[in-house]
Amino acid sequence: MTTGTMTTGADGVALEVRRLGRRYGRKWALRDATFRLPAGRVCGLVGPNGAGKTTLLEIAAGLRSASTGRAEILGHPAGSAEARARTAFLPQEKPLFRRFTVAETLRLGRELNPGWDQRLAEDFVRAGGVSPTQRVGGLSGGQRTRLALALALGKRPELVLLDEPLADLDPLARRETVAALLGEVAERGITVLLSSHLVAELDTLCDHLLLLSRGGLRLAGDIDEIISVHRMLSAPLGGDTVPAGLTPHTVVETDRHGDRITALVRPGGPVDPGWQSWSPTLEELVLAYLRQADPPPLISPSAHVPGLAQEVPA
Ligand SMILES: Nc1ncnc2c1ncn2[C@@H]1O[C@H](COP(=O)(O)OP(=O)(O)OP(=O)(O)O)[C@@H](O)[C@H]1O
Repeated sequence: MTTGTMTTGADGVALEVRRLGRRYGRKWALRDATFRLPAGRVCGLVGPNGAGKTTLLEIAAGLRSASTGRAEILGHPAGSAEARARTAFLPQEKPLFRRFTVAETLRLGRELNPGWDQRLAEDFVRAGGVSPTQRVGGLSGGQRTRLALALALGKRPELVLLDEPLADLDPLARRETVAALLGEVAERGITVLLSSHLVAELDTLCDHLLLLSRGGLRLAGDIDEIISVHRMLSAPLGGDTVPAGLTPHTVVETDRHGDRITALVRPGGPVDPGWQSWSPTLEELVLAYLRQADPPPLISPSAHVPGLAQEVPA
């Protein structure tokens, strides 16, 4: 998603975090995260329950302070008036008043946001078959999501942060809502960061990925870039614990099935001709990283912050 006409940060970076960490008591919810999200991307934020996704989104939205490091939205500190004005955040529990009608909800959006686009918000709900006179309490889950997204988009943000926006939608409603959202996003050049557990649907939605695990950043970058540096390898299993054919590579996961071993690797040299080799799907790759307690981190060039080592804490 690189089209669009929106202004962006001086160097085209929507979100940059450096050494960002957040601790609750003695427990780190997010640790030493350093990455860039280029403007115009639709970025999936994935990780197991408790990985730190909501914490990251809330810090970016300016709703939570960081314990270490910093986050910048389009060159402005997260939480500053400039950053808030350019960001819309939709939390997991959609903040809608059940007694309000759809029209009253949009009126509130208009009153709270100086740059409000009433036409955009109205068109977005109407296209979802939602009438302005309906009460929020009587809307289906899908219709409520559409109204909440209309509130977010009506603000005319440059960065939209969505915390599991699609979780309560059936597959059909999900597809329609996603198509509507992506249409607006592409037309306006908006950057989106959305957390999701729907790994199988990531590649229809996103062109960029962040993967968190136990508070640490494990993958960051454009999806094409990430896929291109991984291979699936498979060979008959010899006697060795780690077959010699794998030793030049960074091994993310191995899986033994009968007399074969299959591995997801980041090649560190030529692949042994005795091994079958193919490109992983995004779903295979993400699931392999999620299954590991401590997968080897990868920050691809598109997500790299110049001048900072991109380590992940042990
Ligand atoms: N207000 C809080 N007080 C104490 N601990 C918290 C608080 N908020 C989050 N945590 C802890 O921080 C860690 C990260 O939580 P977070 O909600 O960011 O994860 P998540 O990846 O969004 O999880 P999920 O997929 O379940 O929504 C968890 O261990 C969680 O229990």
